[in-house]
Amino acid sequence: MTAQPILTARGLVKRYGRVVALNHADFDLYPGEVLAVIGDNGAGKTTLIKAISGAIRPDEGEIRLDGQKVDFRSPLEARDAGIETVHQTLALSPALSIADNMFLGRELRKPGFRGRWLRALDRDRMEEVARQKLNELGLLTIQNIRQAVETLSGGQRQGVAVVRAATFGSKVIIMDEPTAALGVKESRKVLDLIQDVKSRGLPIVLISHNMPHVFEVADRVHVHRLGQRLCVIDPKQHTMSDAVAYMTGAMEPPSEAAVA
Ligand SMILES: Nc1ncnc2c1ncn2[C@@H]1O[C@H](COP(=O)(O)OP(=O)(O)OP(=O)(O)O)[C@@H](O)[C@H]1O
Repeated sequence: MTAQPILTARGLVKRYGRVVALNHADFDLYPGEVLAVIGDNGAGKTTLIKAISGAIRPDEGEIRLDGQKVDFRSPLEARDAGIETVHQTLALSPALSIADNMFLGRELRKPGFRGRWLRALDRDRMEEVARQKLNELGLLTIQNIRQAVETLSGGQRQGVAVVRAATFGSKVIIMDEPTAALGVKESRKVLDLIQDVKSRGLPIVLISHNMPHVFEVADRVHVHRLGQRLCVIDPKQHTMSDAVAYMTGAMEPPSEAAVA
């Protein structure tokens, strides 16, 4: 890799009582790539992602975004810095419309007095932007932007969450198991969406247990084991069973994979 990484972590440690969830973990994400993070249950993937998205503060170690040291005290701070996370739980409000969900917490106000002082929402503009963004990412099978999110299918909901992340995430998008709850067709849509977001130049971190999905979309695969980054592999050079063997400890990774 010749480019500078956009997001790095070095020596992250996170303890929960006696459990060491992160044990001097490193991480590197390069511009424009899809980096998959894989690992056995309890390996520390979620904790790693929580640390870089501001959901927890590591006990030790440092995180850099664009070369600058960052210390996020909340997910909001990470969001403000351009890191958007699509959580497994999606964090959508089912009763609200697609447009409202897209702008949840970042609502657009009407210009002038009504927006500034009366906090009037600019619904027309929010709907227009929502429509445009869904369209850009090929998600306009959703016909009505005013439709409540609870009326959408699982894949469509995932789509709304991803489009929201892609709309506001200026630097990095993190997706935690985006296809875990989806059927084949819906998963296909989400995988296509990942490629679309990547083609717009945004790097993506994809946490997944689904090896075929990982091997389909990832440029590199970060293998996490026992709270650490064990190795990073090129999915074109390694098989899925290699990856599973590395992450479970059944096989040692080759030495050239040991570094990013
Ligand atoms: N809030 C917490 N309190 C106590 N222990 C925790 C907490 N969060 C994580 N852990 C522990 O830290 C370790 C790493 O958990 P983590 O959720 O990061 O793993 P993971 O790789 O994401 O696993 P999975 O694939 O099962 O989701 C586990 O042993 C887990 O039990």
